[in-house]
Amino acid sequence: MAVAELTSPTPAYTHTASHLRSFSQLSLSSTHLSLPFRRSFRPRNTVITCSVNQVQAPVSVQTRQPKEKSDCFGVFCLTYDLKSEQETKSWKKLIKIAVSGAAGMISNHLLFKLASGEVFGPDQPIALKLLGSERSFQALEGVAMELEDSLYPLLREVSIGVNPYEVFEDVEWALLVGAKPRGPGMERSNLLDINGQIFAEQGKALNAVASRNVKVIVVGNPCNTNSLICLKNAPNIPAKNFHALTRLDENRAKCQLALKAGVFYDKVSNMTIWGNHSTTQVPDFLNARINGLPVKEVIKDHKWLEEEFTEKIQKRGGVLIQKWGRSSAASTAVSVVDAIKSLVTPTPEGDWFSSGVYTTGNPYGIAEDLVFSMPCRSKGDGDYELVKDVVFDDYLLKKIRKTEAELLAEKRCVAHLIGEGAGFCDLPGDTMLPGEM
Ligand SMILES: NC(=O)C1=CN([C@@H]2O[C@H](COP(=O)(O)OP(=O)(O)OC[C@H]3O[C@@H](n4cnc5c(N)ncnc54)[C@H](OP(=O)(O)O)[C@@H]3O)[C@@H](O)[C@H]2O)C=CC1
Ligand SMILES: O=C([O-])CC(=O)C(=O)O
Repeated sequence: MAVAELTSPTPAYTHTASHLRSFSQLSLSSTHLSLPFRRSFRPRNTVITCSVNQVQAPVSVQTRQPKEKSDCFGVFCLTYDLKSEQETKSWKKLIKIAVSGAAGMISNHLLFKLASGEVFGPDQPIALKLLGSERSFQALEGVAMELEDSLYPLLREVSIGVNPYEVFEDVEWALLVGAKPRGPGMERSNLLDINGQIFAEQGKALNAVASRNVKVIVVGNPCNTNSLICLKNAPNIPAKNFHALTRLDENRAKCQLALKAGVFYDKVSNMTIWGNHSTTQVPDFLNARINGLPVKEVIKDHKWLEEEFTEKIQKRGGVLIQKWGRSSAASTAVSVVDAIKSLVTPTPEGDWFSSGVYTTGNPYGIAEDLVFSMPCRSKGDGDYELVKDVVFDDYLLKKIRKTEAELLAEKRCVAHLIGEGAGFCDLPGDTMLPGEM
């Protein structure tokens, strides 16, 4: 993990180019950094005197040897004994959260929400472990500096790094946001391959060093197949723990139904997004409810539901890109927060939420061994169950088959990354991310 050299007189966040280059060359490999390298980068007997403007630790602060606090950024190298202070002694045990693509647009919102306490609660101290790349390392330092300057009481550790084997060590949550965006003229099969390799590598790293019960939320597109690749490369972590983010689609669907019905969006419940986070996704108005009533009883214009509404949700991301010039970042971060909160708080009675989860054992007849958005309920323990009491009609089934076919085709494309032989891409012509239109 890249840590500032604390005995150096230079500020904690100035890495020399050569430091960075040699660090990245080593740490971008798929193996752990060797111990000698760790030692040379951060001598074990170094006394921590956080060098950011030579800040002095307050009296109640205990500084520790780097063995315990080996990866830290700036002010977060100071170690506090939370149990020694009245205000913090009832706090829960610190949890470690990794965020990849941490210097990107979504993370720029997400990290600050995590640090504020709005996600895990006001008594849950957190450690943020930020994963970037050589390309983004300076920006990552900038992000860490902004986190320092925000003085969040619950944010107790921040570290930055470019090696997933270091960043993912002991993490209980991995929010995998970083992915290469599809560029002009790039084939989707190429995108699947490039991003797939990132997620295969990160799956291996999670498998090697993360908490055995780590919860993984894949945001980087194409998120369903990236999530499948990740879980296949992490056989020691339950497949059930991997999610692909479709909560943004759920939120978009609730908003449009509320708008059409003339109600506030908190009146819309039981909203399922089925399938792929792509333009084949299926926003399910058959099972959704408005004010507790089936949507079709409230919105009588069924042609609008089947045509306009469905397409609007499928293409919302693309329309937004046309307006903004970039893909949704703030609302995506909000939806990641919603997705986590849905797993750590009990689902309200009778309601459910959508998440892209592993299909093996699903009660709906959807092909096994995919990551497919489906309706889930949680007891608030980080786990979830699939909802059984949903109904289907011909329209819904036909749409589900289409998004299922697309995911099966994506899976064939990445066979080489999930241990299933050579990849072969025969993607349907209209296969698109929400952002592509
Ligand atoms: N599931 C969903 O609902 C949504 C998903 N998304 C997806 O989330 C992802 C992140 O979006 P956003 O934060 O706006 O994107 P940004 O472009 O702002 O950030 C993406 C980050 O991905 C990282 N990255 C990893 N590999 C590469 C690569 N090969 N080339 C370039 N960058 C790479 C970069 O960080 P680094 O160099 O540090 O690795 C970069 O900071 C995208 O894949 C986007 O499509 C967006 C909206 C909704
Ligand atoms: O295609 C993208 O990057 C944007 C995206 O996923 C969305 O807005 O839903």
